[in-house]
Amino acid sequence: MVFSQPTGKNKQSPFGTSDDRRDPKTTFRLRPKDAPPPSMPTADDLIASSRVVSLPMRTAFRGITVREAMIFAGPAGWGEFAPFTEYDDAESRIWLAAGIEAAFLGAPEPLRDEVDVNATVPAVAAADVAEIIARYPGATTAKVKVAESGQTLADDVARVEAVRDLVPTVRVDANGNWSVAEAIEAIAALGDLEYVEQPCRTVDELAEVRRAVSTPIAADESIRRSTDPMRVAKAGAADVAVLKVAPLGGMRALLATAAKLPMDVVVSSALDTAVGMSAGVAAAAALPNLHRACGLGTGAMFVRDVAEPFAMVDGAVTVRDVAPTADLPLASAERTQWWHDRLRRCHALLVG
Ligand SMILES: O=C(O)CCC(=O)c1ccccc1C(=O)O
Ligand SMILES: [Mg+2]
Repeated sequence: MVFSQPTGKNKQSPFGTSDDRRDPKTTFRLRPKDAPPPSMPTADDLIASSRVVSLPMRTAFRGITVREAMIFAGPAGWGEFAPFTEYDDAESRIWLAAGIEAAFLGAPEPLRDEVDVNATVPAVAAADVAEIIARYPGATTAKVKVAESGQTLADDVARVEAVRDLVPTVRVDANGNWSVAEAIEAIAALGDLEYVEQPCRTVDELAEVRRAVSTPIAADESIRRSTDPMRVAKAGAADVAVLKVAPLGGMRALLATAAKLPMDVVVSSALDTAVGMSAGVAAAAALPNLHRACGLGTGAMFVRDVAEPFAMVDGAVTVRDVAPTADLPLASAERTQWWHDRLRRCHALLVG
């Protein structure tokens, strides 16, 4: 268990033992190095400093047109709690751990101050691709959503070709929507790709597709929504692992998972606000081995963000801490209450 309530004289930090504080991999940027680790905040503490925001999107993404998120402050900065609304409490509590890490512990020591980022292209018509790519100045890699329900392989081919005319390296993300046979057919039709992310739903299907094609396979949901991220490696199911801070339980958890996986990793956002993005960029910046563009440019999809967005310059974003602006686009009272209740339930599961 990662988090526990401090009890009696055996005060245990939710962030590990005092030994961890001497480990260079877990030094903090925002607290003095020899300060004691903070203890687990209560749900009331988190709610007291929190804001629930509702961010309109420029283009629907995964069916989302308005992204809701909760952000809260701690001694190390701001943290985000924004599991997708359909996620249950057991899964969402991991996301809460990540937000608490950001606000109460801060980021791990960076190894670089910039991170190369991909343009993210939703499942739009080919004619609308140029307008999307223009939001990502200097991008040399683009990730294109494919296999969206209600669309055809011809739509995907047209969209990918339109992107390839503008950006040299193209990867696609099917979000598990193809069967093995459909994936093999689509990969043949889509031409040269850096990789195909989550072509099918299960780890076994990914392994089967990987054996059948020469295009590299990336795993996202098979890691993000799995209790055993290592299964992908054991099954030989992927060449690349897509890792996200919130669903893995934080920046340090992401670094630990990356260290164990015998493959390239890409850090990606979960449609994070600038607060969550700050943690994603920090995690990417702290990875000893990073060879591919990360999916951390999605701030460009919001009409408004909670702070100055992580804007792409020359194909990269810069590591920095984030504090929200004063005039936040707040959610309704009813939605705010829904997020408070959700945070309380997830917090109870976390401190168990
Ligand atoms: O990786 C990117 O370019 C952007 C992030 C992204 O695609 C995403 C964002 C929210 C939820 C799921 C996904 C996904 O990778 O499937
Ligand atoms: Mg994905």
